[in-house]
Amino acid sequence: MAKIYYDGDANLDVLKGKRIAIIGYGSQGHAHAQNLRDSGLDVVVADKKGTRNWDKAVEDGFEVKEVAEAVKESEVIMVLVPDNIQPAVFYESINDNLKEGDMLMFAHGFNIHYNQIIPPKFVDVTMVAPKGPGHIVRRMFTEGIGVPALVAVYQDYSGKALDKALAYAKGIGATKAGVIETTFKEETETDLFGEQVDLCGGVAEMIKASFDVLVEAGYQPEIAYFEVLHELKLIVDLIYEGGIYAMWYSVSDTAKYGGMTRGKRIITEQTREEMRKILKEIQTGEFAREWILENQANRPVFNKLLEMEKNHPIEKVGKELRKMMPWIKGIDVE
Ligand SMILES: NC(=O)C1=CN([C@@H]2O[C@H](COP(=O)(O)OP(=O)(O)OC[C@H]3O[C@@H](n4cnc5c(N)ncnc54)[C@H](OP(=O)(O)O)[C@@H]3O)[C@@H](O)[C@H]2O)C=CC1
Ligand SMILES: CC(=O)[C@](C)(O)C(=O)O
Repeated sequence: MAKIYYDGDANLDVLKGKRIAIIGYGSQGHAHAQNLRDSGLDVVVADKKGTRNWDKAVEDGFEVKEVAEAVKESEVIMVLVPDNIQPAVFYESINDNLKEGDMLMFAHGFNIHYNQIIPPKFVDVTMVAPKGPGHIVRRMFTEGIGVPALVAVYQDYSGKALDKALAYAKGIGATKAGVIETTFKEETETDLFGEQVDLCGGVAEMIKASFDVLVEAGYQPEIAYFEVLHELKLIVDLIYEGGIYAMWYSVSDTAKYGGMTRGKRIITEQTREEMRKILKEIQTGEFAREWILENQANRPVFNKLLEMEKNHPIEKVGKELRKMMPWIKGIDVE
C-alpha cells in the first residue's frame, strides 16, 4: 500500500517565517500562490514583467518581482513556468541566487528527471505535483476541499526536505485529499503516460472521433455534442465518485451490455500494445528528446495541432450549447 499523507501528517509551522517564491503565475502558479497565502504563508510572485499574468498577480494583491529578485529573498522556490522554459529561467535567474539550505521545488519532474536542470548540492530539491489542473486546484481550495498530489524528495540537504514539502502540500490544500510519496522518475513517467494516453490525448481523440462519426453519418452536431461530450462528464462524475462499477450500476442494462461488449472493440489488444510503445518512448527519453527539439524549432507541430484543435467543429457547437447552461463554470481561454 502506498504511503499517503493527510492534514494530520503535515505541519504548516515548518514554513512559517520562510518566504515562498512562486515563479510563474499561470495555471498552477496562480493556484499555489493564492492557496498558500490563504493558508497564512508568506508568498512573493515572479513572472515576466509587462505580461498579462504579471498584471494579474498585481491585481490579485501579490508583491510581484523579477525572478532573480524573488529567489534572492526567498527560502522556498517553486518553479511553475512551463517545462520547456524552466532550464533557461533556472540558469539565467535562479541558480546563481540560491542560498545554502533553500528548497527548490517543482510540480512536475521532467527537467530534473531528464537532466535539463542540475541543481546545486547545497539545496533541498522536492516536488509537490497536484493531480489536477491549476484552476481546479484553486477552485477546490476555495470550496474547502483539495486536489490530491504527489510528493517526492530528490535531494535532502537539510534533512527536513520531506517535512517542508508536506507543509507546502498542506498549504495548497492537497493533504485534505491525500498526498502520495513517489520519486521524480515515477511521477514524470506516469504523468506523461497519463496525459498522452488517457487524460488529454486519449479522451480528446475519443470524443472527436465519435463526434465526427455521428456527424458524418448525418446526425445533428448538437445531438452528437450532448451524446459524446456533455454526457461524458456526467458519466465520469459517477466513475470519480464510486468507481467504474458505480457507473455500470447507474446506467441502463442496455447501456451495460452494449458498453461492456462494444467497448472492448474500441480498446483492443492493438491499442494496449500502442500504449506500451508510448510508455517505452517515455521511459527511454525518446519523447523528452522530441519535445525538447520541437521547442528548439519554435514548435511547428505543436502550433499546427493546437490550431486544428481550436478549429474542430465540436468547439463551435459546444460554445453555442454551453451559452444555454450558464451554471457550467468555465475558464477563460481567450
Ligand atoms: N497545468 C497544470 O494544471 C499542471 C501543470 N503542472 C506543472 O506545473 C508547471 C507549470 O505549468 P503550467 O501551470 O501549466 O504553466 P502555464 O503555462 O500555465 O504558466 C506559466 C507561467 O510562467 C510564465 N512565464 C513564462 N516564461 C517566463 C519567464 N521567462 N520568466 C517568468 N515567468 C515566465 C508565464 O507567463 P506568460 O503566460 O505571460 O508567458 C505563465 O504565467 C509545469 O512544470 C507543469 O508540468 C503540473 C500539474 C498540472
Ligand atoms: C493536469 C495535469 O495533471 C496534467 C494533465 O498532467 C498537466 O497539465 O501536466
